[in-house]
Amino acid sequence: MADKLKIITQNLQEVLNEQIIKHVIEVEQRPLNIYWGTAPTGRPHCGYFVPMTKIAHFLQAGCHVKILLADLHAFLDNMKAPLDLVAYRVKYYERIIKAMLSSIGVPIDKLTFVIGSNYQLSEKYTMDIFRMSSLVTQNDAKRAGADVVKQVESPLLSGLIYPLMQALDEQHLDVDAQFGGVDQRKIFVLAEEYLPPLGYKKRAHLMNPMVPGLTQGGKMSSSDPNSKIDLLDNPKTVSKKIASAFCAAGVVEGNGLIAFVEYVLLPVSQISLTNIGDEKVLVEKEARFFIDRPEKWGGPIEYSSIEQLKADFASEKLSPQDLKQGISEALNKLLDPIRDEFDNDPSFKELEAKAYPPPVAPKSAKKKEKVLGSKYLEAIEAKKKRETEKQGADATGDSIDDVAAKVSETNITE
Ligand SMILES: N[C@@H](Cc1ccc(O)cc1)C(=O)O
Repeated sequence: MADKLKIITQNLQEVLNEQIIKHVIEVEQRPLNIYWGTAPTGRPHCGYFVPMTKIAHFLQAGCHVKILLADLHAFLDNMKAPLDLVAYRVKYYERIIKAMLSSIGVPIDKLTFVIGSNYQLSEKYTMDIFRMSSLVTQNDAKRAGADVVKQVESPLLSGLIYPLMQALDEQHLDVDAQFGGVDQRKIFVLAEEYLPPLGYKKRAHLMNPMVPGLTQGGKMSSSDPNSKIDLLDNPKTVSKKIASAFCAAGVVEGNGLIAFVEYVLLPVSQISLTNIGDEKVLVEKEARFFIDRPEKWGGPIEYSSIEQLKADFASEKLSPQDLKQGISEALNKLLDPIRDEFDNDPSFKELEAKAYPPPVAPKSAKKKEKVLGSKYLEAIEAKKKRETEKQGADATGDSIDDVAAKVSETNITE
């Protein structure tokens, strides 16, 4: 039993109200009900493997797990997903999350996917938003969302409703605990404070650390394509991004690549599905991260713990190049089945195209300039320069409109 708690909290940065979990496991002796919510905004990237490994742990500990596809939240957060696209994004997220889970060996029949708007528009839920909005000050709602809702110059009211609804989700999804990144902490604390005065139970909160991105000091962000790896990036792009990732020899602190091994590759390598009687259950096997290192740098090496790897990296026994090599190979193995599924299923591709249509650049140059600003003009200049350099030899490059589309994309997405 203590085991279950250990598995549930393994690799987490922080747990609030652990006693609630203990009570369910030890006293009530029933499966813990837990949920993880995700707002279907930008394309899910490799950082999503971090919560996936935790979901594997929860299932391994016999929990009942719900995944909330928080469509209304995706809209409420500064329209990161416009209403006409959000339904497709929900479907895309569900597909790709399922593909990720299968790739790491987690059975999806033990999971429930819930779409936010399916219950968040009910009378009861709506009334709860109103009731809660009469308890929470503007200031507290604003602060609760500070690390989650995009911070803009003239904050919209929708960003204040967002944290209230996330708190209410715990009640309306009927769970004992909510799981999320430590960036959700302020919303979790808001939930703990305001559910009881509404007549609802306080929930436990489980938080995984924020795994740094591939660029120096950055976190994985949808707006910087080099900071993260898309789940559908091809093997070459994956290797290229990893090869150019920031990774100073001997420096373990803040190293996004080491964090990726710690929070994704090692835990994923431990997931194992076995038959006990008629039932398939998740068990843990020994962790393993293999680097096919060239003989001249010491030959192939295998790590079974992150401490071992960190020690070798700190003492420069393991070089950034070799680490990168090992990560590229392991990650590409994880992505292979996802890419395969995508490539071989036209409906998956169609869904992706509908969920993330290319942005349309405005027609007239004047409008382009107005909408896209100086970035557009700079891009045009750069494009012209490249063209003159190439002296028109290669006509397959981006057209001016492609450039405009790309620039407008960087402006539109987070
Ligand atoms: N806030 C979460 C999404 C979420 C939305 C609603 C919830 O109930 C839970 C989680 C995120 O940043 O992605």
